[in-house]
Amino acid sequence: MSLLKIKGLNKSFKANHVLRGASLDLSAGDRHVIIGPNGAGKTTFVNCIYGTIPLDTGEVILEDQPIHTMPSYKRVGLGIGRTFQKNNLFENLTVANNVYLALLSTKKYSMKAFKPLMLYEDVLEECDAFLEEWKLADRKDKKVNELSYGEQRVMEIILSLCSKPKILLLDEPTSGMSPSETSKTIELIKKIPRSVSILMIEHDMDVVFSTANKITVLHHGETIMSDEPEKIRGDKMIQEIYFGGGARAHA
Ligand SMILES: Nc1ncnc2c1ncn2[C@@H]1O[C@H](COP(=O)(O)OP(=O)(O)OP(=O)(O)O)[C@@H](O)[C@H]1O
Repeated sequence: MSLLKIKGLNKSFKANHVLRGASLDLSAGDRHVIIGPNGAGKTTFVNCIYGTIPLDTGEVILEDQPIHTMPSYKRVGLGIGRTFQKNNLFENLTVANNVYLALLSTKKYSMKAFKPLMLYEDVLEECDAFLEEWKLADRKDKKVNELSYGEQRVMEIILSLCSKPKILLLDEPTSGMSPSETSKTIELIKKIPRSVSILMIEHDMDVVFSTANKITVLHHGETIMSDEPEKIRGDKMIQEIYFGGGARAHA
């Protein structure tokens, strides 16, 4: 059974018909990567799944429940987390304070206005565990704007995991990173437990083929093929329209 079923999404920005019946099935535990040339509609697709922008027609179904009319915060509550192409962090706060805020915002207990943070022991422990796991423990008290670009992007992933998502949407998690930052980040992404299913946009073919168990190709807003990586790599039509079509990636 699909964990997330996306059926026939259409989205236009004025006369620009960006998504044209885009569809995709995400199964539990998947590392599903969306590829496609620049401007194909990949970020728009993810934005419609998360609810950042409304879709025109189509359905987004999470475990048999239609969620496409819900605001983003409700989708987050049902288990969808995401990162953005651009950092979405509190740059003047420390690494730890960013994580504390993300964790506290997802806790069921109500915040008591004058309860000192130090009394939220579970939050402090969870924060330490995240920073340890993602190799940022030694940056805990640094302001986010003192981190390297790659570290900031890793922070984005940590914050998106604070809500304990069932599904994590990653929009080009390694874009702008150096080759060594990219390989470190990919190793960390690979360690995310399979209880979190991942739907990821990615251009770098080394990253795509080293992480995906399924790939969907989006071309001019249509999902033209969804299959195992080796089938995608060997498909003549895909090679012609994607790998030969001006994408940033290389085969
Ligand atoms: N909020 C918006 N308002 C108007 N047009 C938009 C908006 N978001 C995206 N578009 C347009 O939709 C088209 C697809 O953009 P989108 O960012 O989804 O493509 P993409 O496949 O993610 O591209 P890239 O690989 O370059 O990130 C582009 O023509 C873009 O200008």
